[in-house]
Formats: sequence, structure tokens, C-alpha cells
Amino acid sequence: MEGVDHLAHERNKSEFDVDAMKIVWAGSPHAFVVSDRISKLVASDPGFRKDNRSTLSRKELFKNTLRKAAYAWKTIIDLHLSEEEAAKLRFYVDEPAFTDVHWGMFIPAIKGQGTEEQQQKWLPLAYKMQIIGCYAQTELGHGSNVQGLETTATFDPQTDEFIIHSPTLTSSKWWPGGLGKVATHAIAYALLIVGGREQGVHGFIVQLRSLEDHSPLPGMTVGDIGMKFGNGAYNAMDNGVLRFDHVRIPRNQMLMRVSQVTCEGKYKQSDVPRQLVYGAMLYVRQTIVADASCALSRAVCIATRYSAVRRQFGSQNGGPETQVIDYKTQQSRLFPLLASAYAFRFVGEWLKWLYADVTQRLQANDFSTLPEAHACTAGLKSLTTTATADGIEECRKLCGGHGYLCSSGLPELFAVYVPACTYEGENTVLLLQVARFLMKTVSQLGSSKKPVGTIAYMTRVEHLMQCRCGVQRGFAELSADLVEAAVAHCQLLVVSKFIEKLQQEIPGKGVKQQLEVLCNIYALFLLHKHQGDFLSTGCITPKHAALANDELRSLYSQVRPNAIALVDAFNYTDHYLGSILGCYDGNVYPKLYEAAWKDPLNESVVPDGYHQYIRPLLKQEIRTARL
Ligand SMILES: CCCCC/C=C\C/C=C\C/C=C\C=C\C(=O)SCCNC(=O)CCNC(=O)[C@H](O)C(C)(C)COP(=O)(O)OP(=O)(O)OC[C@H]1O[C@@H](n2cnc3c(N)ncnc32)[C@H](O)[C@@H]1OP(=O)(O)O
Ligand SMILES: Cc1cc2nc3c(=O)[nH]c(=O)nc-3n(C[C@H](O)[C@H](O)[C@H](O)COP(=O)(O)OP(=O)(O)OC[C@H]3O[C@@H](n4cnc5c(N)ncnc54)[C@H](O)[C@@H]3O)c2cc1C
Repeated sequence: MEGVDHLAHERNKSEFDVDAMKIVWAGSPHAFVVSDRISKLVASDPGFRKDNRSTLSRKELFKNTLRKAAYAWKTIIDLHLSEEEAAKLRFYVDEPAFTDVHWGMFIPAIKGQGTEEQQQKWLPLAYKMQIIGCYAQTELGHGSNVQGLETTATFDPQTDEFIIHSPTLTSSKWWPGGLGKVATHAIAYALLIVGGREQGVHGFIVQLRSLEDHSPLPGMTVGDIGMKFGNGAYNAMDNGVLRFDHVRIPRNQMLMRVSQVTCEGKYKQSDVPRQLVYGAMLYVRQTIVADASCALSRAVCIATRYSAVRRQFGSQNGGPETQVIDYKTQQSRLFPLLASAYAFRFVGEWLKWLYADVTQRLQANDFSTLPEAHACTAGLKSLTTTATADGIEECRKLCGGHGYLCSSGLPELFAVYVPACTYEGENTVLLLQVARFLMKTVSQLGSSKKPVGTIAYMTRVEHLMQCRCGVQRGFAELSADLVEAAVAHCQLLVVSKFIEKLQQEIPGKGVKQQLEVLCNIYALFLLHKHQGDFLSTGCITPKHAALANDELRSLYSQVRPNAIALVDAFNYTDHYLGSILGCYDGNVYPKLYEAAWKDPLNESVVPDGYHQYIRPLLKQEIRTARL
């Protein structure tokens, strides 16, 4: 039935003020208003249509992405959108594109690592999109090991230039988004060589393509690296390959905030730490944590609405069958994911604050919190992306067979999301960085350097004092266990930031109570999942473990009547969700049926290839037919 809200009875059950929860989710009344307006603007504009993506060939998909990016830019200019509104528009257009890396990495890298003068020269061009940038760090042979990069930048004092060169096949830049076909410029990372001495990896602004006809400049071999996981999905992005053959760039195109090369060929290090070369990664990891809650909430919204629509078994006296959301097994898989979406939202908010704080301190030459900020961004990036990728797949399974259809939106969401576990730092590699930070802290326990901030709790964990002398030995040998410790540390962060959120004033009828229920689910689910660790370390008794399990069941019952309203609070349009199973009105079956007929395979009743392959088979002519 068109126009009927099939989920109205669910919405009527809710015990809290959904509009107030929408503001909590958005972060502020202002953020809600902007997000609501821009999402509706995108949803109502046929220029941003995306329901045909999975049927396009790679070339068609790519061209369509270029069209959308240009159309989005025109909309931003025509409507005089602010930076905040423009970012929201790109978000709701919901298509991986070169613009993500231009705005998300190229510009932040110049801001973080460029001198004032360099920023003044390059940022206005980038902001107006008169140049399009990518972030060319990873090579064919090295991604995680940044110090192992082989591209060289050799200073030539005769011409006051750097010679950028790819000496081996494995030194080819490989993966950068936007590089393959679009970017005119790159921040390329290369091993700096001055006066014959290697000075570590640095960033350089390199023009790749002509601003007149887009052809690669002399000395550049550049192209796309090929199809990636999933049809459609991330294939809208032109991840690229690039080789430099003795390409010359002016000296002032080395990003020189952290260290400088003079025209006489002197290498000078500022008093800022070398790790600032990694600053763009700090920034992007923080945005990835914020984005995790969006991707997970999207999958959870689809699975929750569909679970309320779908009925299987349990009909009494010819009455309706049971909604699958009422099965305790469904609840025990779905509701912890719902709780995780909210938990990641709040930890993402906090990380944004932490990043702003560390940036302010860095500008004032206070580098004291940089290691903590690195550990938090790296650890939370790893934890939230792993949980989100796993969560999207679980949501697909929670939707049964229909979850496997592209029209459910879940396969594409998974395919686009899952590389987040790899890009911007492979997740295990990042956890090892957290472990290193934790072990460094443990080794300093008892000294005058007291742990503060997110590691202040360590002084309260007595047995850590006993193991502090052994932590510098056997790091590699124990690394698998240390990675688990790193995850536990990050989970503690997530739980404590959720609790801190609840200590704030939260307006709206029943909103705080709902969030308390979700926070308890998040924490108790972790305790339940890792009860072996808690029991074996004597942190809890078997009785506590059983109580936690009982409490979880009771909490699931409390969520049940509010489940639909809790996902409505994400305020996603049907356009953004891109899912028949998750559509707002719950009118799933007619929409699924209709969508099937739109598949290109259904354009003719008898398929292409019938006369060539099916008929000969049926007529037993197969031995004589030429295949
Ligand atoms: C709206 C905007 C959207 C933006 C885009 C959003 C989403 C993304 C969308 C699509 C994807 C697009 C782009 C993807 C881009 C990329 O993937 S870019 C490439 C990213 N590459 C990596 O992340 C590589 C990972 N490797 C590393 O980070 C380092 O090499 C590693 C830390 C693993 C090792 O470093 P190394 O120097 O070799 O060794 P150490 O372990 O000795 O470290 C030295 C010290 O430096 C500290 N440190 C390391 N990293 C940082 C950092 N980022 N910030 C601050 N400090 C750092 C480390 O802790 C050591 O300190 P100590 O010596 O212990 O004190
Ligand atoms: C979709 C996508 C977009 C990307 N975009 C960009 C971009 O715009 N710009 C850019 O520069 N790069 C980009 N990348 C590259 C990305 O940053 C790297 O792939 C990533 O950093 C992982 O590095 P790697 O591929 O070398 O993995 P590897 O390090 O080779 O990882 C392989 C395995 O080895 C393990 N491993 C590695 N080192 C260690 C260690 N020390 N201890 C224990 N285990 C270890 C890892 O855990 C993993 O299991 C992108 C990648 C993808 C998939």
C-alpha cells in the first residue's frame, strides 16, 4: 500500500522524544538543521540519483562520478554554501570520489605541513578547485612501513630544484585515490637526499598533469590500478599508479614546516617533532572514527526497520507471524550494534575535540600530548572500523536472503566500507602503535613522569607495576597479546566517553534514559563477549558474569519498543540509506518486487544468448554447435 506507514505502530510505541534524540545524534541544534536541510536537498535532486550504480560498467560509473562531482560543485557555488554545508553535501551525495582525498587529505596536508608562505600560495587554488590534489604516499612495495618508501627527492643546488625519481618498480606510487585519472597535483612522499645524505621521508607538492589539456607532464607515467572489490562501490574512485622519471620541481615545493632545505643545500630541522610529517594521517584517522558511526548506523537502521517488517513463524490461531525483531537471538545480535553506533558517535565527538586541542597546542609549540593523540586516533580508527565492517556484514545476515540483494544497500555499503580497515593505517599495524605507547607508559610507572589523560588509570592498576621492567623485552614475541591489550584500552576509551556523555545535561523526554540503556548494553556486551578474560584475571566472579547476562536480556527488552525510534533519530533520508529493506515507510515487498523488474536482465523476456547457448543445449545440438 503506497503512502501508508507500515512502521507507524512501531513509532507509536516509542517512549522518548525522537526529535530531541535527533539533536543529540547530530551533535547540536545547529548541526541538525544543517544536516537535515542538506540531506533533503540532495535527496530531492535527480542530479544526485544513485539507484542505478550497481548496473553501470566501470567507465560509465567513473564518468557518472565525474558528472556528480561537477554538479555538486556547481550546487555549492550557486547556493553559496558554507564550508560546513558543502562538506555535508559531499557526504550525502554518498559516492567515493577524488574530492574526498582533495578535501580530506591534500588540503589538510598542506595546512599541517606547509609554511605560511606555502599555504598562502597553494590553499586558495585548492579551495577554488583550480587545482585538484591527491595524497601519494603508498608505493607498490611499501604502505605500512613509511620509512621504507623508495621514491627519492634529491636536491640539486645548481638549479635550486628537487629531482623526484622512482628508482625501482616497487617504488611506483600505488593506491592514491584521485591519482589515476583526475588529480592535477599530488603531495608525494619521498626520501629526501641532500648533499648525498638521506634525511628521511618528506612531502613534496608535485604537479602531475597539464592544467590546459590534462596530459601527464614530462617524466610522469600515471594511470589507474584497476578494478577493486565489489561491483560499483569503491570503483567510482580512480586509485592510481605513478612513476617519476627524474622529475624536477622547485625547492619551495617541499613542505617545509617541519624541516627545511636552504638554497645552499643545508638541511635544517625545526624544533617541531619529525612526527608532524605524519600529521595528515592523524587528521584523517580522526575523521574516519567520526564516519564509522555513520556507516554502522546506516546498516543498523536498515536491519532494524527490516527486522520489524519481516515476519517468520509463530502464528497463533491464524494471526500474524512473529516479527523477527521479537526473537531474542535477533535482539542479541542487533541491539549491541545499535548501541555501538551511538557509542562510536560519542567517542568520535570526543576525538574531534582531542584533535582540535592537540592542534591548538602544536601551534603554540606544545608537543606534550602528541603521542597520546596519535595513540587515540590510531587505536580508535582501528577499533571502530573493524567493528563497523563486521557490523555491516552482520546486518546483512540479520536481513536473511534479501540482505544479499544490491537493492538492500548492504552489499555496496560493505564493499565501500571494508577498505577502511586497511587505508590510513592497516588496523593491526595501528594497534601495535597503541601497544607501543601503552608499554612505554608502563615502563615509566613509578618514575616522576605520571601518566595523565587517557592513561591516568594505569597508576591504579597495581599489577602493572610488577611487569614494568619486562616490557621492553619480547615486544615482538608478545605482539599478538599486546594487540589485544591495545583493543581493551580503546574499548575502555569508548565506554568512558559514553559515560561522560551521560554526565552532561541531555534535554528531551526519556532521551537520557534511552542512552543509559544503550551505554549499559555496550559495556555489558563487551563483558559478556570477553568474560573469559575477565574471569581468568579475577576481575569478575562467575556470579557477576551470569548477572551481566541476565541484565543484558532485560536491557534488550527495554530497547525493543524504542528500536525503530532509535534508528529514526539518525534522520537518514531514503536516498542516503539507499535501501529498500530500510525504507522509512517499511513498505518493503512491493518495492522489492518492482525493483527486480528494473534489472537490465529483465529488459527482454528471452535472454541474449538463448539462440547461441540455451537452444542448442535443449535441442541436443550442443555437440555440433560452434560455441
Ligand atoms: C571529510 C574528509 C574525508 C577524508 C577522507 C576520509 C576517508 C578516507 C577515504 C578514503 C581513503 C582515502 C585515502 C586513504 C589514504 C591513505 O591510506 S594514505 C596512506 C596512509 N598510510 C598509513 O597510514 C601508513 C601507516 N604507517 C604509519 O603510520 C607509520 O609508518 C607507522 C606509525 C606504522 C610506523 O612509523 P615509523 O616512523 O616507521 O616507526 P615508529 O613506530 O618508530 O614511529 C616513530 C615515532 O613516531 C610516532 N608516530 C607514528 N605515527 C605518528 C602520527 N601519525 N602522529 C604522531 N606520532 C606518530 C610513533 O609513535 C613513534 O613515536 P615514539 O618514537 O615511540 O615516541
Ligand atoms: C581503498 C584504498 C584507498 C587507499 N588510498 C590511498 C591514498 O589515497 N594514498 C595513499 O598513499 N595510500 C592509499 N592507500 C594505501 C593504504 O594506505 C595502504 O594499503 C595501507 O596503509 C596498508 O599498507 P600495505 O598495503 O602496505 O599493507 P601491509 O603492511 O603490506 O599489510 C599486509 C599484512 O601485513 C601485516 N603487517 C604489516 N606490517 C606489520 C608489522 N610491523 N607487524 C605485524 N604485522 C604487520 C598487516 O597487519 C597485514 O595483515 C589506499 C588503500 C586502499 C585499500
